[in-house]
Amino acid sequence: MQPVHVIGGGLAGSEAAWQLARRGVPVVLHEMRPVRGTDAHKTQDLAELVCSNSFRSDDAEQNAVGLLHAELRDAGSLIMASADAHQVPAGGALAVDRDGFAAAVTAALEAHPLITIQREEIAGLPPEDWDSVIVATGPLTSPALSQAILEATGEDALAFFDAIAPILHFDSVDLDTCWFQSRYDKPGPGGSGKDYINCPMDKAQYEAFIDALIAAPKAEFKEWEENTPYFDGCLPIEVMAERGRETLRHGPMKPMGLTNAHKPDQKPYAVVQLRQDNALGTLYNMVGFQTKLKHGAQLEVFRMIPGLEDAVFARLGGLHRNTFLNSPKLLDGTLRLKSRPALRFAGQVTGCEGYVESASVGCMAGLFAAAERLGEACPPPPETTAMGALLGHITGGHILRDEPGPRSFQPMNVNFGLFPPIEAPKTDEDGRRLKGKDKTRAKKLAMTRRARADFGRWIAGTVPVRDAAE
Ligand SMILES: Cc1cc2nc3c(=O)[nH]c(=O)nc-3n(C[C@H](O)[C@H](O)[C@H](O)COP(=O)(O)OP(=O)(O)OC[C@H]3O[C@@H](n4cnc5c(N)ncnc54)[C@H](O)[C@@H]3O)c2cc1C
Repeated sequence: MQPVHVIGGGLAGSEAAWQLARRGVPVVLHEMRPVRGTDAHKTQDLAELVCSNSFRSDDAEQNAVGLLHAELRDAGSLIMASADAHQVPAGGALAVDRDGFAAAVTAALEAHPLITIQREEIAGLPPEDWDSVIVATGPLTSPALSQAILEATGEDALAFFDAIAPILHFDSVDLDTCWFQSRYDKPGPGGSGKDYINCPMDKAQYEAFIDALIAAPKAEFKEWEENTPYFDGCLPIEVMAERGRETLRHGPMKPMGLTNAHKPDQKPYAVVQLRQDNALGTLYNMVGFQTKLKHGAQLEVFRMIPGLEDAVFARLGGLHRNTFLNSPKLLDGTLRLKSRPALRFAGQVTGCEGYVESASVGCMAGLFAAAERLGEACPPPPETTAMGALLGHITGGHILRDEPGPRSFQPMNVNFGLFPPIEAPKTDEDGRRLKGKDKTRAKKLAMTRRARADFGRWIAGTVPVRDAAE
């Protein structure tokens, strides 16, 4: 059997190689370290954790990343097994001894008879005779390979920096304060004239907001990120505010063409607009609000915006070095490059964010490639599961927009906003009406129970494990 080539032995590539090999498919894993390093990795171990040692919450009932842990465990994940084996105390989170964790992943892959590890940089597109390749080279993909991907896919296909505006859950926006309206009621192509949620500010609220923005602590660029460009037309909002107190009111917060539906005779002094981010309509992004404020400060400052006092954020803003594809446009439903299906992508380079998410996309890529090599079917996981929701975000759920400024598709951690909504139970087991936090907990539980059942059925139908050692 011809091998599947996996390029990059990080979180995604290691998991993909494992899933292939345990199904009897030979793998050549190409990892450039230690021959060539990255700006963040420090060792030559596979699956090195470049920063925090936390896999975040391990709560599979109330937390979307905890649910992803559970699905990975169901899928026999090497990354999760190694994390569980090298866990260190961290409350409700799963944190690991990073050296023990990476050493365990490396040892398992080195020991597998079907996996060959080649320490080399793949410095261009893979040769045509590699008929099945998984590219899992991460946010710091080597420049030679990035350049080759860029040339093969086109200008807007690969970004080298993210420019992230916060995204929040629709059901946490106060619609008694905010209203739906497009500027000048323009329907535009495919719109209704009521496509944005508008959050109004009077002069005093605007002045206080600008003061808070300017005073708030900003995250520092890492040394090797210092050349991060500020794109034309999409400066971080705090930089705009520092350039002049009125700049935002003439930029992303301009009030023109908008009438407060709740108070039609009061002209807002400034308006923050929210725009639908995913096809499900569960997530909205803050238009033009790219920011490098520290995360805690973002919560404080953005909750000053009328209507967002109780906002729940699915993603906070940021600006980092980050190589990632315009995946919703370029990849098909099983992560293959539409223009060259022999190339499949996995991990953070596809536009997910985080260790666990990267490993999950690697897991799915491995399963899809194994099924293809063995001539068997492997449909994507249902969108009700955490893996399916994440895959949906990458390959289609996000609403792509072609506009000046940063690309609309930006990296995202897994979160409940990516899942199809579910009817929350109205009462508890004793028939008492559920309210507030109890209602939210009951809704999350219903969502995660649905996911666990659907994932169990899906994984049972994927290509069976053929590894005699297991
Ligand atoms: C500085 C930094 C800090 C981060 N901190 C966190 C954090 O604290 N928590 C979190 O959850 N996520 C964090 N992330 C985000 C992300 O989850 C991790 O980067 C994660 O490791 C991504 O997994 P991956 O497999 O896609 O890429 P990686 O784990 O980076 O693996 C990619 C591998 O490909 C190799 N490679 C690259 N180019 C080539 C090539 N041409 N040929 C051969 N091999 C190649 C690299 O050496 C690397 O081993 C951070 C990212 C960065 C850049």
